[in-house]
Amino acid sequence: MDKLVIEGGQPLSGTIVIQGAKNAALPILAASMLVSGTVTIGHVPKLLDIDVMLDILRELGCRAEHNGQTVVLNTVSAFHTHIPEALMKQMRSSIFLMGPLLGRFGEVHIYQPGGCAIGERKIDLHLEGLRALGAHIEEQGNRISCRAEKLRGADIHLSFPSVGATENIMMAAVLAEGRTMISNAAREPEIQDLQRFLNAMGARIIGAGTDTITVEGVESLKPCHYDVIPDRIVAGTVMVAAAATRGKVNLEQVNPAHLTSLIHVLRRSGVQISVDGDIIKVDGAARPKAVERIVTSPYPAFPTDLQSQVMVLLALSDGVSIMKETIFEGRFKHVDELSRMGADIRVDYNAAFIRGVPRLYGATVEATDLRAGAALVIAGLAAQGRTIVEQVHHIDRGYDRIEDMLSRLGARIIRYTPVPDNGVVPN
Ligand SMILES: CC(=O)N[C@H]1[C@@H](OP(=O)(O)OP(=O)(O)OC[C@H]2O[C@@H](n3ccc(=O)[nH]c3=O)[C@H](O)[C@@H]2O)O[C@H](CO)[C@@H](O)[C@@H]1O
Ligand SMILES: C=C(OP(=O)(O)O)C(=O)O
Repeated sequence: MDKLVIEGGQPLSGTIVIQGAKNAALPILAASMLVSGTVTIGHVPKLLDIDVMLDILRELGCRAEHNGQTVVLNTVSAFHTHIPEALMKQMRSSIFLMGPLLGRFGEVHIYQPGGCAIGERKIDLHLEGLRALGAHIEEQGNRISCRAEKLRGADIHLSFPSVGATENIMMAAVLAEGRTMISNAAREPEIQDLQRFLNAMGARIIGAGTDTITVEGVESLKPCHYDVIPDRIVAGTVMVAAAATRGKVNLEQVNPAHLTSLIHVLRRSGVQISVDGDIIKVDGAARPKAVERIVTSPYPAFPTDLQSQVMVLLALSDGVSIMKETIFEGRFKHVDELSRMGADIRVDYNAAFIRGVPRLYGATVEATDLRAGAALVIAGLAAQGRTIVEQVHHIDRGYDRIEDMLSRLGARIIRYTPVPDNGVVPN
């Protein structure tokens, strides 16, 4: 298992271009299954989750290549509708294949998806939505079979604005007969990106970015070329890392509108942020101030995917902050690890009470999930001494070689890949 070794105490400095968004690229790749032809997707980051998605698409019969940041996907000979359990279990986003396969072939056979252990993560809203469109769904243990002779548009109200359920229903509705209206839809920027991609292929969708999305079913789609939006969570991670190390970083080719809630929190903690077109400048010269109360909630509120990273900044700030997590019940696993580095954090149910300390100290810590791992990397960059972050594969799910990105900003961070017992050094 790879480890990251970080020598802390070096302020980040410089300019960086941010990778494409994992959470946009994954549903877009899955949605490509709706069409027969060659789809080209640009700005796709090299990540473990993307590799898994491409493996699933190949298993379904696609030809898929990922060169540089571009994925070329030929779906012409894809006709399988079964996804093996081993692939389904590798990530949550395997669930995105349901809508497209059902839409194109009228059936899909899958297993419960896997993913980071951050909460229960049910899929009832996905299934309810597909049932409303006319799918017959059988669940046997963790096996799920879905069939529909013909999907028909429907009015679907989500009891919670689930990102994945909104996307799955949109994808299934594209080739359905008639109009689908999704109310209380999730409003995340990645949903707008999916709408743009589907419309570029000939779909007729409006409303993404609001809480009501309308899909007018079409007969067929045509392949297209599409570039994925920048990753707001990676951008946010870098912004927090700059602030926590008291550094100065410019982020280029980002969409500042996608980061409004983070910018607001950072400004409240005294970090200087300036925005100029698609550039964000972060100047974290002074010790941050505590932020009284932050609550994670669906977009446009503060994102759960930046909760752990911001907690590191609060752990180093002057005063007591409260962070409330309302999306995932198991998303405070970084707290124990941060405490090992000297943080003073108490968790009570879904709230963390963070008493800022003047400094953190290097330690050996474990990434328990993707964003918890990113938080520990930030803590290591800001800490005094050496930090070793274990279980880096979690971080590799969402960051395209995080050590290279941070090294470009002056961080002292290297990846250590152990030599396996057979003596072969991995690539
Ligand atoms: C690939 C991707 O885009 N992942 C993001 C997506 O995950 P994901 O799409 O899984 O997140 P959801 O918005 O669906 O989940 C949010 C909450 O709703 C619950 N829920 C969801 C679906 C369902 O059928 N039933 C149900 O109860 C979940 O358990 C969770 O408590 O949005 C999350 C919330 O912003 C982010 O943290 C993830 O990074
Ligand atoms: C929780 C996340 O992703 P996923 O939904 O793919 O597990 C994340 O990106 O932080």
